[in-house]
Amino acid sequence: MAKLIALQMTSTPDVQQNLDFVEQQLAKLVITEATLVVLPECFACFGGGDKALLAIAESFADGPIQGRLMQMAKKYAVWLVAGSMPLICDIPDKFTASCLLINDTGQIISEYQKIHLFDVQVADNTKTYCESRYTKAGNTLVSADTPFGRLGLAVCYDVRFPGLFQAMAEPKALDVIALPAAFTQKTGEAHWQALLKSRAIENQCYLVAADQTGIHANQRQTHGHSCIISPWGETLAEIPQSVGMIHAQLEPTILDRIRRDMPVYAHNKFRSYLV
Ligand SMILES: O=C(O)CNC(=O)[C@H](CS)NC(=O)CCC(=O)C(=O)O
Repeated sequence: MAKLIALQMTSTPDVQQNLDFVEQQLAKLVITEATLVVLPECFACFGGGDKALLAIAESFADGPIQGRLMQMAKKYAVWLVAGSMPLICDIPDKFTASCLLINDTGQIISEYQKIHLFDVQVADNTKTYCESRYTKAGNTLVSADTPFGRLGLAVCYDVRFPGLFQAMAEPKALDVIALPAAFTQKTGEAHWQALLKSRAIENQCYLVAADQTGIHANQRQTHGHSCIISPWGETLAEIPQSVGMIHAQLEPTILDRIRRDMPVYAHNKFRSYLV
């Protein structure tokens, strides 16, 4: 047995304050089994604009934010999916939106760099989102074998591209998808739940979506509604607009039963090696 947790927060541009909030939440946990905690996109700094993100960008596995995350993972004995945070890359004025997987002894196991960047017009007060102006897109799929089974990493806008998850599921199906997000209120109310449920149902896996919520320093409004979806598409836990944690149990027997009864992975005629 293992536990899945999503932490919903309203991050500010103040890194210290955000990390203290994460720690305050982790300190509440009573750990009795392998526990995965997913943090939202930009958990460490949000709403201060791209200059603020560039200013706190760190080299991989080096720097105060990653240091604190590694320390917290070890202290509270949890696996962390550290949303996304800016890491320094080879383009001077850009960073990668990196999602780190840290194990319960505080080691960084994997880094996924957000592949699909949000260059989109939205009918909200921000209107034009152009993430690629300051972010370098990744180009590599990342999944890892963990106590939660095969865990796939994706960030926010990535959830709209089902091919990403199908590609990650080769040669072995995913058991859990972790999806840190900072979904806009506008697009979230229209699509969030349907997208999450679709990815969980078609991949027959758990999905843990940790979102930002509320109104941020730049007046941008995020959707909240972090949730944990079962491989059958049920919402096991959800938190509407407040901040805090939600929990659900990962049950391997349910995964096995759903895949045995409806073997879509084996039935799929569009698996990459078949085409
Ligand atoms: O750039 C930052 O400050 C932090 N990054 C984000 O907030 C990113 C890019 S703007 N947000 C999304 O991808 C929202 C996707 C979304 O809302 C959808 O797919 O509908």
